[in-house]
Amino acid sequence: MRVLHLDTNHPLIIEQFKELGFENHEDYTSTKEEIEAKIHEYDGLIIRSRFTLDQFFLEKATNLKFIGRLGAGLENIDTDYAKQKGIFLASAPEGNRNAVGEHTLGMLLSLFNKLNKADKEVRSGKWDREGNRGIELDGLTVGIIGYGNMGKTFSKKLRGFEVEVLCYDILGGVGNEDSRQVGILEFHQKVDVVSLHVPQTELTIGMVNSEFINAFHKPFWLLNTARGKAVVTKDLVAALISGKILGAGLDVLEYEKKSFENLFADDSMPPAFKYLTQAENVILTPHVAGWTVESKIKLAQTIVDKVKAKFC
Ligand SMILES: NC(=O)C1=CN([C@@H]2O[C@H](COP(=O)(O)OP(=O)(O)OC[C@H]3O[C@@H](n4cnc5c(N)ncnc54)[C@H](O)[C@@H]3O)[C@@H](O)[C@H]2O)C=CC1
Ligand SMILES: O=C(O)C(=O)COP(=O)(O)O
Repeated sequence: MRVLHLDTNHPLIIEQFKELGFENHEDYTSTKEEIEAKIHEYDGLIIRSRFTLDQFFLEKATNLKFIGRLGAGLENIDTDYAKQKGIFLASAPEGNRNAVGEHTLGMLLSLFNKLNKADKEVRSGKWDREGNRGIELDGLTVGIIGYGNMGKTFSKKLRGFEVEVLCYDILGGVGNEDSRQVGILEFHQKVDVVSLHVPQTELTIGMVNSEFINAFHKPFWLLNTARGKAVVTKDLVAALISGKILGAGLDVLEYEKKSFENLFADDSMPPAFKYLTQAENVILTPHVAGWTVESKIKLAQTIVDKVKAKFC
């Protein structure tokens, strides 16, 4: 097998592929067009999220037998077309679900205890105890939307807390010992904290808009470690201003990577986005929920194991 690695990764994947007799080729800099011109030479492809593997790209991958996606989200791959072409697709949610579960819990506890605000203040010489009085999770209802790998792992992390955990998933039949599945009406009625764990699809892009937000009976806290496009930033900000959303923990944003840096470089930052960067009841992280020292190893090992089980 000739394997092309398109995103940097833990070296174990290269070492273990070598032991399996695979030939590894690394290319972390070529443009998509340059990769398209040579993709027919490879049997396997290892990628994180550098490129979109659309139908046009996959048509050129005439010898491709597998794609290893070092992560969970598959919106950057035309999975239907890959399947149609008989390409084995290995993703690795097993590798970063624990990281996402812990990060989501971390964001929630940081928001409730104002850790980001208090930390900034103490460092600047301000000692304000009253302004940093926290609130407790005890007795609240946490609602999870999308109860797959990530949603389930987050609910498991809530085991030590006196909270009711509800889940809502379009699949249905997904509740377990950590969470009770409910219909959307009960979800809207009861939850105090909403955590998003849905994939990016046509149905979930823009899912958290004004209509969605206003359907909740109580003001609530929002956590998003799924995808930035699930939330309409300006509607979130309107709700933060009105108090319908009490605070937000966002690991993913509508604007990420290059466009994110550009927003700071010139004066064109949309007002809603600027608001998020300044609000004290908002915590922002740069898409690192699934990005730990341990997940880097586990993602790579998951892909090796899946490819090995299929082909060796
Ligand atoms: N911030 C980060 O670093 C990371 C983010 N993620 C994101 O988390 C997403 C979820 O990952 P997994 O849990 O592995 O996926 P999964 O496929 O195991 O679970 C997603 C669940 O969402 C449900 N769902 C889909 N559309 C829905 C809708 N409109 N309403 C309600 N439920 C819906 C599905 O039925 C499924 O049960 C990934 O697609 C990725 O976008 C994943 C890993 C790391
Ligand atoms: O595993 C995932 O879906 C992730 O979000 C991890 O980040 P990435 O998409 O690989 O940049």
